[in-house]
Amino acid sequence: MPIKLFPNLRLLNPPLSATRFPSMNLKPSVNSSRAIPAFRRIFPFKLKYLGLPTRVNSQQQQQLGLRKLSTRPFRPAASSEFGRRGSRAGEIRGSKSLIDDEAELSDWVSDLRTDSFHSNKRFSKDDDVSDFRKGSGRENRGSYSMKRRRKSDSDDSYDSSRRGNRNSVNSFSRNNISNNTPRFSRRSNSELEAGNVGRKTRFSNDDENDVGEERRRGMSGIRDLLSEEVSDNDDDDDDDDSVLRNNARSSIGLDKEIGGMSVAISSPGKHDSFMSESRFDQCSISPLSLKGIKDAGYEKMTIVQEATLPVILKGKDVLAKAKTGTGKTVAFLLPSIEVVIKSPPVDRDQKRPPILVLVICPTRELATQAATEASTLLKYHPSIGVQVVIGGTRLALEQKRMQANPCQILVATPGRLRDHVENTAGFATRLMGVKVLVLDEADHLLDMGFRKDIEKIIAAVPKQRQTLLFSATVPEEVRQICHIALKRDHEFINTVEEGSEETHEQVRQMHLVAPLDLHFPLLYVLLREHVADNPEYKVLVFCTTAMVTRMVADLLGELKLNVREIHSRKPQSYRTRVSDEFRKSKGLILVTSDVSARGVDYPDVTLVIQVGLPSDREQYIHRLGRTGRKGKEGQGILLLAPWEEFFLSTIKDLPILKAPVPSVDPDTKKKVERALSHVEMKNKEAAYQAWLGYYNSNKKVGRDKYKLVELANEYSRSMGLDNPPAIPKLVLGKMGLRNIPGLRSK
Ligand SMILES: Nc1ncnc2c1ncn2[C@@H]1O[C@H](COP(=O)(O)OP(=O)(O)OP(=O)(O)O)[C@@H](O)[C@H]1O
Repeated sequence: MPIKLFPNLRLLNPPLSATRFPSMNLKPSVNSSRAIPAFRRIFPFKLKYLGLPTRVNSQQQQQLGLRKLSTRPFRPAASSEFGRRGSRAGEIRGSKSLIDDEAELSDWVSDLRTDSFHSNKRFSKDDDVSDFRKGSGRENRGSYSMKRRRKSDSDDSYDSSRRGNRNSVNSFSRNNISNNTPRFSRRSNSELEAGNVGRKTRFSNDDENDVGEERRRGMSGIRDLLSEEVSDNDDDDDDDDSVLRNNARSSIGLDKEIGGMSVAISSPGKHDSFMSESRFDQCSISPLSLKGIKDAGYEKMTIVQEATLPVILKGKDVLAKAKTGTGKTVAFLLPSIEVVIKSPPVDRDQKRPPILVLVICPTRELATQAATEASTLLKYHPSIGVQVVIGGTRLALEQKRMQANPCQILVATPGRLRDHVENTAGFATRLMGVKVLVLDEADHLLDMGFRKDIEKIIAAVPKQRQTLLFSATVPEEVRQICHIALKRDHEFINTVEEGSEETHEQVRQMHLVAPLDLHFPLLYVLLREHVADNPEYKVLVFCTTAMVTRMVADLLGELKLNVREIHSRKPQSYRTRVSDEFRKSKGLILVTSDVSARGVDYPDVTLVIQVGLPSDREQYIHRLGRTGRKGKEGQGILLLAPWEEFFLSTIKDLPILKAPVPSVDPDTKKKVERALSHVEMKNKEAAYQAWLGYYNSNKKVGRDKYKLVELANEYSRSMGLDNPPAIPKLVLGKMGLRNIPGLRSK
């Protein structure tokens, strides 16, 4: 563990030892009645969240229903009470009705996504199960499970076909730079695919008030769109640019030309902050854009903006890597807007006005977020329109809207974009105007789950264009295939310092390895103590699949924690509402699948807990990146079972420390058991099936089917079930788990 790179980390978060905490039992225990607060064991020093009080006065405590805060070196873990449920608890429970049995089964079956499910019929990657249930015209294109198989936002999507295809990465011609590039850690379990990602929606009233009339219309358009769910080239060589470019070159060492491609290598220790000293007006950006930037509250450029803007403004293709939460969206939007400004104005009567900038994001939330950011930046450019097309909404409505308000900037999810290319009259012609193509979360979009769609989209836009690829993670596989989108002479701008981790220094990371039967009690104890210690807590709990997410949210709700849930099985309007609420809230726990893993810009997240195996190293980094944004502090805990410990080798270069397993007192354990008994049986059954499907698709865990079934049954017991739930024979067959002892079929 490269602790030496983090002198401050030692100071802030010294490794715990038995000497330091004499009463600490390093082994899991459920017997201690005088437990050291579990969270305090893991993070012995309290976090100072920028802008947030570390303590509240007694009046505030009373208002918040919290007992007096203290440093609490010793405190019975079961003693705290939580008065936060209130009326909101009802909302948690109410969400259950949005799921039906058919959806659960489909979720399970769709997890398998074997080739035998293939259909000649085309389905949008963005289709939501809810589309199917509402019975819009599009639903008749195929079977339920087929449809689900291709949805982009499917959390429970660890399919064998994708895993198989993953190996075909090598079939792309290799880029001659691959041996000379800065260090990239490889995924060890590359067979896994992150099914889903998510991103912020930024629709506060404040946002709306901020924008001009035209923008306001644009914003409400985006907002309206989200409620319309089905079921629910310029060569300017500006002096300033040159100076800036040189600044960026010298500050991050943009000085290597390898294989026709520039590689930015950072000089260690220079840029710990995400902000640079450069101002936006040092770039050749139009005065009206600068006004919009100012109104957005951005004064100086972030490091990634400083490094990429001058290069992009010169018309170069760029592959950019920058840590999470450091302003990549503005980095690609701003120069794209400049391209639109410099293009000939669109004739209002033009039948098929060209789309000049096309931004592709892997999820609906991300697309919406990027479109909203574009609207903000376009405040003083009323003639430039931005629109978003995403799954989960009616295609026909999008078609109408695009016709009524032709835009020059289009933000889209891949599947829905393909739908428009194939089904919207004149859309393909409009795409022939594209001058800038942006792939946000590029590594994910170029991954096997999206590759076919992306290749089709690339074929639909002109060859003569500028292409921008952005992500916080750029694994080696992506470096090898990025030429399918980028010109040979593109620049790779890596703002992650050489020798530094891809995660933020100010985010303290711990991993905790405990038997499965302790996971729920431990999760509860960790949350309870974090909540008690942080009046303005804001926690994300990542779970492996949508159905597991739902079950965990149910459990935490039963335990009277203030929770919300978000995952792909929820209708888009619900996802938007919950995402928006969490963005604005303090004192809330969001239990989530990977729909929230990437890009979602929730401010001031105090803690990220990942329960169970993340799909890969990148997903771990992106999930963790929901905290510690914009230079703020944060904490991350990865909770694994002993047989999941192998994952740690894939993140061993990250500053993640081993935490001792805290004690769970018998009362707390009983309380959790009682709460589990109140969780609906069908939700536990669905979680069991989804859990089995997720780990079955993991080569390391799922290879030994006998062992896998043992582990699944251990998981079933951890939910308080005496017998593992029966699984449909068809489903077992699809999973290759027929006749495995220990499984019950029906
Ligand atoms: N120049 C700037 N000054 C201050 N804040 C900024 C600036 N540019 C962007 N931001 C803010 O920084 C936050 C993070 O930006 P953004 O979501 O684009 O990060 P990101 O790098 O794309 O993160 P992720 O990798 O998680 O997608 C946003 O709230 C954004 O408004």
